Amino acid sequence: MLSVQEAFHLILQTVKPVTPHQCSLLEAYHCVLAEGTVSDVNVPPFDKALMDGFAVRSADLPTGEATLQIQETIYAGSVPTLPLQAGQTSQIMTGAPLPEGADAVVQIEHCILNEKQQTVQIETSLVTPGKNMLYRSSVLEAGATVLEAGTFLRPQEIGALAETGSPIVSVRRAPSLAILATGDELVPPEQPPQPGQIRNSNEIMLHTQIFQSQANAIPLGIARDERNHLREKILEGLKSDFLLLSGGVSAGTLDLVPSELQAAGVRQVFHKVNLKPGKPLWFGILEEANRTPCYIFGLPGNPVSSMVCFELFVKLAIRQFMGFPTPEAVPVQARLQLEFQSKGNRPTYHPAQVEWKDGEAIVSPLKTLGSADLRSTVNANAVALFPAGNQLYQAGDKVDTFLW
Ligand SMILES: Nc1nc2c(c(=O)[nH]1)N[C@H]1C(S)=C(S)[C@@H](COP(=O)(O)OP(=O)(O)OC[C@H]3O[C@@H](n4cnc5c(N)ncnc54)[C@H](O)[C@@H]3O)O[C@H]1N2
Ligand code: MOO
Repeated sequence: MLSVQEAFHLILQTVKPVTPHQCSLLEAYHCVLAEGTVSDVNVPPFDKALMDGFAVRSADLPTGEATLQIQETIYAGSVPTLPLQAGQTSQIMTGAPLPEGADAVVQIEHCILNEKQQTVQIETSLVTPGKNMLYRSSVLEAGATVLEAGTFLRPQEIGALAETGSPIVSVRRAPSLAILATGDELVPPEQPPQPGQIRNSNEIMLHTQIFQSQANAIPLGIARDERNHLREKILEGLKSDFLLLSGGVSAGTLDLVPSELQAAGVRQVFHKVNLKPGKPLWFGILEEANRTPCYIFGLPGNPVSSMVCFELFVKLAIRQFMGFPTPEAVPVQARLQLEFQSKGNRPTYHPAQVEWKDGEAIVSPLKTLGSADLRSTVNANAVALFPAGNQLYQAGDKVDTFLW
């Protein structure tokens, strides 16, 4: 059976980053930059006051005390008209350009103004060059790189692009993911289940996992275990960038998903991966002329399997689609809080609680009844990875964890 690493590799080989498009900064939020940007301005564009007060020549204030002659008042948005000579100062507002000759600002709280004589008496501590000001282009020079291709655009990056003259950018968008829950036993969460029935919890859980991934969810409801109904829903789902099916991918007689996907023209890339939970995972691609491909995941129906497979495999595919330079999840090494007995013949991703103590991650695997026990994941903020085999791990042993 395919290993998790081989499955990751096949997903990265199959999923192509989507073609970039140009858009406004608002539309670019939560997309990935496809081309790097450079600044068209110096930041700041001039020597800039960081305090309301008086622009001074620091050489005039060797002890921090002096009485200086006021030249003018400089507001943010205006330009100074008079340079400072020895013994001179200009009143200045935060954000305004410093006059020529000035190399520091004394904040207004340390100044006594004599309006009649147009002087100011300054009583402050030592004034060094650069105090309460930013030198021109000290943050960024015009022509310098602001953001590299592959940067995920959060509010701070959007602001930096606005500041540096990139109101239109080339980005890769997040995908749309259709969700199709399959199974005759399923009823919507708002409905009380009748004998033999259970609530469709996977759909809403996947929907919110998609939210967490900053992508777009298209829930398609429940498909019955009947070929025509399933086919109709699958064809609808194949219009999205991704189709996530939940259930019907293992070996049951009504596990119709793989054969119906193939009938719809989907090419299977792999079926079954050596991990627990999530072994029956199915992955394929639909490639048709004149459209971007659709990537299809058949997620195992058991809720914890569905959740884990989304975190491990679907997130990787989403990040590859969006053009993240490193789409792989990075494990956090954590020390076991207590000894732990791992069991089973598959590498296991076990619900766990990770805490930080003295800068170190400490992990406690949680009690669970397995892949149908969604309740056990409620106290988890991670999964801990234990290799296949029965092994007694000691408290303090290091294990890989993946934070949720
Ligand atoms: N003979 C074999 N049987 C099973 C195997 C196997 O290899 N050979 N694999 C087991 C493993 S591991 C898993 S995981 C499950 C996955 O099965 P399916 O993906 O086919 O899922 P279903 O059989 O449809 O459902 C499994 C389980 O999950 C519940 N379920 C389904 N959909 C939802 C939903 N939307 N919300 C909440 N719960 C859902 C369903 O009622 C079942 O209880 O197969 C094993 N069997
Ligand atoms: O692999 Mo299954 O997902 O153990 O229950």
